[in-house]
Amino acid sequence: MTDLLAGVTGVLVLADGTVLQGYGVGAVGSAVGEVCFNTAMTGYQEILTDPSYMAQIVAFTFPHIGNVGTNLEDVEQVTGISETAARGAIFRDTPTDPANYRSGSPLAQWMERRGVIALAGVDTRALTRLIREKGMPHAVIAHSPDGQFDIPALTAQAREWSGLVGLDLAKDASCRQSFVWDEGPWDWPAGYTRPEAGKYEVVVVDYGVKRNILRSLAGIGAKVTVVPANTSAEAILARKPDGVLLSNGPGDPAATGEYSVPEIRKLVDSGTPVFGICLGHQMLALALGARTVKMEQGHHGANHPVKDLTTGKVEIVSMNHGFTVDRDSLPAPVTETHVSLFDGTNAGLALADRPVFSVQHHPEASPGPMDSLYLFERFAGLMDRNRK
Ligand SMILES: NC(=O)CC[C@H](N)C(=O)O
Repeated sequence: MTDLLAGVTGVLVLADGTVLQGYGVGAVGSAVGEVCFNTAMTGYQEILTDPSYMAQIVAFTFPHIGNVGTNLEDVEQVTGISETAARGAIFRDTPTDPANYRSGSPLAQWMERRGVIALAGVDTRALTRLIREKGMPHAVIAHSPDGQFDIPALTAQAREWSGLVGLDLAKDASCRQSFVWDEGPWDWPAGYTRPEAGKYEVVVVDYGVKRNILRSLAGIGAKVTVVPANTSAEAILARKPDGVLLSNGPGDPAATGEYSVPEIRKLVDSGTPVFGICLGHQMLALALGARTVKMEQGHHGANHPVKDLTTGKVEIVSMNHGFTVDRDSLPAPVTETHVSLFDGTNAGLALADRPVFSVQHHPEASPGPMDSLYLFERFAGLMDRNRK
């Protein structure tokens, strides 16, 4: 039996029985998920609304989270349902009152409204070290204002959770109906732009797409049509797109199965330019005959160095993935185009004989540096060449 300290209103209970005690913030209740750490110093609102974090609890290594509050604009998920984003958050410090002209409401209230449970006042360095040494644990995060927690029951819940391996979440994060997107990148001080569309017709296959991917496509002059994850290749090609983007998304790429991989293979064979991002990269790799595997600690942050092997340039990028493409499984004529300089894992691929490429990182940033925005231009270049 774990004795909790006086005043504890939040806990993180790991499957191995470890209990981290602190203050509950945001929504009251409990949620099970995989705990990862994110090293971004800004962009907590974009992170918590990124659908790729579904079934995950994000521990922020940066100690001051919440300082700039929240607003209605910095939301990444398109669907707007909080279950299709991060389940919980862990902070070193309790969020302070916001100080920013864009803030509409404090982080704690925003999380409460969205049903996001958070825990503050814990040693996030120790938790990060634990993840680095033992991998991302299954855990339950719980917030109870009266300090009552059934620790054995929460431990059992964490232990019994089957985890992300084999879990298909992309179909849940996807939109249900196709729609057209016309908002462009953010530009200070006016805000989001409305670029002229029509230079390219791009179909985005939505596995849990981030808004800034759609905005970045609008930014290259594309008319963007977003279609549900289970849309057939035939239906996509019937729209006569100049290019197809395979989006980011949550869960295990290998579990998406029939509705994605065979359809992606058909898109590749059609000769249409294809650009994959994160989950889209992993599923494209599967469609090309490669393998994906679960990582120990994953990559989650806005400061990851990646090398573009085609130019020799190093870019600092936004990363958010817990699965990776096994480079040794890449069959010819697939070439590796990018590599993570943190651990040497694969970060990009291209086909030698088709206008097809993908990256593991997030060129749309949000949050993070803009170093990789050139990849949208590379996609535009493929679409230009393919037309000729
Ligand atoms: N951001 C993403 O698209 C994440 C892809 C996949 N769910 C992973 O964890 O690796």
